[in-house]
Amino acid sequence: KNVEKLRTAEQSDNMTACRLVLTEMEKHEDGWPFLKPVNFKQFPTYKKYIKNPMDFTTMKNKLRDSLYKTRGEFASDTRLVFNNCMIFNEDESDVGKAGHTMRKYFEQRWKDLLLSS
Ligand SMILES: Cn1cc(C(=O)NCCN2CCCC2)ccc1=O
Repeated sequence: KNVEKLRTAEQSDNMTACRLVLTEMEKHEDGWPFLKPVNFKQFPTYKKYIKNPMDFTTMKNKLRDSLYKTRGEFASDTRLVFNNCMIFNEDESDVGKAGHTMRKYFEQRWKDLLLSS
């Protein structure tokens, strides 16, 4: 019983850290391309190239609905955001550059928060 409780406390700490890093990314000056799902009307070829779209709002809703069972699942969705970005955007485009900056920022904060997936 007690072990069960401990895991819950650790689990809650992990999710708090995930919420913290997500909030920081949403506030980051270069987070703008990732705040909402890519608009398929604005980018009609997006869903042809990107099989698993992901964005910060979707991640926030998944955190709210307890859909991340481990911190690794949260990290995987974050990396999906930036991997999708690298597939669809040139490195030197504004969105491409923002993706590289945000990926670097995330990986450093993930380490800072002593989180490793
Ligand atoms: C992740 N990603 C994002 C975009 C993009 O342009 N997002 C911003 C869209 N506008 C920002 C304010 C209103 C709408 C394009 C390609 C891509 O892969």
